[in-house]
Amino acid sequence: MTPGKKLEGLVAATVTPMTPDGQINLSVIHKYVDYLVSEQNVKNVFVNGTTGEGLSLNIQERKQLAEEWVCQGKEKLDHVIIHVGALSLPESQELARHAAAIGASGIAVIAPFFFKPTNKNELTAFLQKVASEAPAVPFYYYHIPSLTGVKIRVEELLGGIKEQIPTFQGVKFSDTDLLDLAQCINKNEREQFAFLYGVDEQLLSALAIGADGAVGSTYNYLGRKTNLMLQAFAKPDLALAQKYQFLTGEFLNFVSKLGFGVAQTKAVITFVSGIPMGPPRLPLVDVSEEFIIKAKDKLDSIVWPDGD
Ligand SMILES: CC(=O)N[C@H](C=O)[C@@H](O)[C@H](O)[C@H](O)CO
Ligand SMILES: CC(=O)C(=O)O
Repeated sequence: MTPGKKLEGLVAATVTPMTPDGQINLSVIHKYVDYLVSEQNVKNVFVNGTTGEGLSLNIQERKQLAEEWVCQGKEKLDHVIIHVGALSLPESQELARHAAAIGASGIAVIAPFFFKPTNKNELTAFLQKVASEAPAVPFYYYHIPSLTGVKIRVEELLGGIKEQIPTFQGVKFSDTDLLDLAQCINKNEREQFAFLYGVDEQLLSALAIGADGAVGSTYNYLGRKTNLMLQAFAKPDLALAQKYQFLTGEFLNFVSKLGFGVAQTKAVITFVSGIPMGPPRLPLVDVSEEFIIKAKDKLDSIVWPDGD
């Protein structure tokens, strides 16, 4: 891992591999790291988040997964970010201390979503109590209002945040409100905070407004293609960048009509990587064989600009 390096580019939101009987399967994480680096050209991971079913795991499982990712990623990955958000403040604090102790490169926290903070001060107070348990670890707020129901705008949250949370380093922004994202970037010089976008099908629009990179589930299997989009955007070759966004979007548009979530993501990574990611945990249910056939056919049918 590379301490101090700014988080940018692509970050894969990892799935949690499980055995057919629903136990976490640590044994394949070693292969998963090698696959991301060599096949997808992705060197950052976000562990135990939405895609990782972090909120469906117990504390012990979350710690074991964090340890395995940090250990396997030590020589191979740039950043291993551990999501430590929880409904219970002491549990979140315990996970933050644990992430610090094992040498994670960052921690992230979602807004508590049963009893919800109703304003910026309440949310900041919660985040501060978690962040201060890991005083040397970069802290990221994970904004995902579609799932948490906490709609406090990030632009508002960021005002004065560094004074309250000295380790504050950036935001994983999983919302379609690009006005909010733009105002965040406009007010908080990019050198100071990292803004990682989390709606993969719209990443190009977020890059145009100044996002530093992206955290998402699709970079597990479309990482190499999305990296080519980032390169085209940087060149700049906007037409080529658009072509990549159109094509990744074509796949996501197709599967979203079939019903697309974490279970489906696990199935797609399994057939693309050959690494068995297993079923999701209830309340999520495993995919049908029909989904796998259709998704695979769709992915195989796409003709990419790089000739693949
Ligand atoms: C709700 C959700 O899981 N969002 C992910 C990250 O934030 C995304 O990576 C999506 O999985 C992706 O954009 C596909 O819709
Ligand atoms: C997408 C993402 O960052 C997550 O699964 O948590």
